[in-house]
Amino acid sequence: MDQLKRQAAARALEEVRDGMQLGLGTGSTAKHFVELLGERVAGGLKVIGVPTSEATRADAERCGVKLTTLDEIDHLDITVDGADEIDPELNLIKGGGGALLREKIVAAASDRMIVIADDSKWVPTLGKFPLPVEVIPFGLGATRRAIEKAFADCGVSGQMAVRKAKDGHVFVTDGGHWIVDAQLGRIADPASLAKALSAIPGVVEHGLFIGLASSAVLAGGGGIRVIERRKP
Ligand SMILES: O=C(CO)[C@H](O)[C@H](O)COP(=O)(O)O
Repeated sequence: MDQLKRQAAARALEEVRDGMQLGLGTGSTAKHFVELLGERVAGGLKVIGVPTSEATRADAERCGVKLTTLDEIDHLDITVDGADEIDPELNLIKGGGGALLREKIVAAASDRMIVIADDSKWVPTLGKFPLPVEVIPFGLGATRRAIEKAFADCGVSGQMAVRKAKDGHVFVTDGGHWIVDAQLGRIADPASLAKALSAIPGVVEHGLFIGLASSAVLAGGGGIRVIERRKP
């Protein structure tokens, strides 16, 4: 599986040109991309990156990739990031690694978002992977009730749980928020659900990435598939 992730990362690296400003994703697949990018930088490639998490910042620094922020530059050429699920419209569930807020800000500031994954992430319909919803701890009861109502309005339901870290304490995001993971099973209309969740005051962001990915690079036993998003 790790080999497939690295192959997808290597294919995405072929899109990178000298002088590009890059969004650097988070997770085990994105980490391969940062490592391979570091090798190219050591060989003379000149790029600058914006990391989507403190973990990726540390990886990029270790690999010698120069970093900047979205305050210092006005756009990114390409963001390369992983995903937890990818559907045929290239809508995504992201946030399994807890970095969905920065990942979405960075993807939205990019001309192109390339999603890299092993082909187990390709699904006909989003929802089997628990949907991460990043929330403000204050007023969580009210926020959870509003999320439940949004689910019901969009025809989905399922158990919700505040994410825990490995040490058993509540998982806290890089932005100081919590994550509620919702087991929805099948999300028939991800765009409507995304809209409904975004309208809830205590929701900082959610893991539905709608219309953000330009292409997906999927590595599987039979080779690599590159899927471009259909124009609306
Ligand atoms: O959204 C993410 C982190 O917030 C990751 O991209 C997603 O969880 C996939 O991770 P991996 O490449 O380790 O399978």
